Amino acid sequence: MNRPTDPHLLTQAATPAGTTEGYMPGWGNDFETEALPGALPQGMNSPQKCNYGLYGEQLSGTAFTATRPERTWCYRIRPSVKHSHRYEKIDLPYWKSAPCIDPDVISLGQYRWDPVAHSGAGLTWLTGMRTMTTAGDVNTQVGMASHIYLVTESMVDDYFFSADSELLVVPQEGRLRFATELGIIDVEPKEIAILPRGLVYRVEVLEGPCRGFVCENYGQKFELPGRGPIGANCMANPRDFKSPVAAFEDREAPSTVTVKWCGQFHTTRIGHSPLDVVAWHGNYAPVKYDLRNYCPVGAILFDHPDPSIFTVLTAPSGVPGTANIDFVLFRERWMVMEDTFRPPWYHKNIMSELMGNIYGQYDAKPQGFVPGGMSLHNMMLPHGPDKEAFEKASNANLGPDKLDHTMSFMFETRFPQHLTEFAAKEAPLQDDYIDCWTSLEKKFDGTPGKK
Ligand SMILES: O=C(O)Cc1cc(O)ccc1O
Ligand SMILES: [Fe+2]
Repeated sequence: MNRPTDPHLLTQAATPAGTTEGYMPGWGNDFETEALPGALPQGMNSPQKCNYGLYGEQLSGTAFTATRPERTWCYRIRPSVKHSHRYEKIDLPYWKSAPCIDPDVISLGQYRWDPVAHSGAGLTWLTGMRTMTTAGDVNTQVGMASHIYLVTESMVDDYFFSADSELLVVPQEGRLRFATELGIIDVEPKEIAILPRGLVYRVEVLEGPCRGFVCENYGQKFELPGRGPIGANCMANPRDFKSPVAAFEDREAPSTVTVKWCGQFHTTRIGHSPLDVVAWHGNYAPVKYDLRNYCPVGAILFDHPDPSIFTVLTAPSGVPGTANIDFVLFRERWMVMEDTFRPPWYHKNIMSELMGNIYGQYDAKPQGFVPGGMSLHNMMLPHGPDKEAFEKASNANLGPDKLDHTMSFMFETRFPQHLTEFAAKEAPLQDDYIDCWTSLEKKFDGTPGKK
């Protein structure tokens, strides 16, 4: 039962019978978990005195008055407010927030990047975060940022939380551990994790170097999409999401807590580990999900549907059906459509599309869009299959065909995305990306018939 191998860590609650070690299944469930017997008050939240001398503390992820409040009650060794120093501003120059519009950087275009290489420098979750695009405004809690992380070193006695955002983490290389106030989440490629706004954690390297993508959501939380006529089954099933059981450490050590707040970073010092929540209950918790559990639904006779059928999670924007962010997964699946151009069609989209490749080959771009790489097709800018994909798909003999060994994703937002200076000038931008369409020749010759 004791998954943590780190010697100074963590007393962990027993996993409920029949579930995956260390995790509890369900999306948005009202969980309860305790690492010591009787640590969780029963029948009430704020007893006059808590067992074990714990402090009760609520973490609210929605307004108190939200229609369905999301909040968690924590029973901890010390309240979070006990930090001994004022916050001091620090600089993390590569982690940007919207609005971040550099007049020298042009975002109007189709862009593609090779994987950002590891530099050899020791980088943590904080120093290794590289913002690629920002959209919206962190101060008004709309929009998002996309990042690449390059992490080679564990945080030691350093902790972090983002007051600005929840983070959707999409690993591409290496294995990470998020040791959080509410328990431990380990992730590797083909899995994702969500770290809620306000949750304190430390990020450790289990197997490095680690690279991946992050969608920083400034707005309303990610939720499971409405399934409409698809009905109750397929896509992402709620039980495949896993939240950790309670785990705590009772450790005195000079430590820091860094906060991301309105785009700025501030640090305070504390004398103990803040991962001291012995028991908790509630529906506001970190979660992981194995993307291999995503059950894609698609066209089974003809035509290519909108990619929204592959939505794993959506973060609403307030305008129904128009997401602040959709997280969309293009994974292994069968293609069976008859007399159909099967790859994505050529299109322009009011939403802006940031894509990343986790592994394998993406059907619209057989070359150049490689694992660890990213592309951006910004608001209303045309894009679609490259010449090679077009020719292949237009001339293929159409039998049932498995798109195998492939996993790419899209962070699609209703807001235009602005490149950071890093994305435009330091990251390995492919200068010749738009050439992948130049050789699409005119086939029209004024005579009818398919050509
Ligand atoms: O542009 C892309 O490759 C993403 C995408 C995929 C798809 O199947 C349909 C539309 C779309 O934007
Ligand atoms: Fe697209």
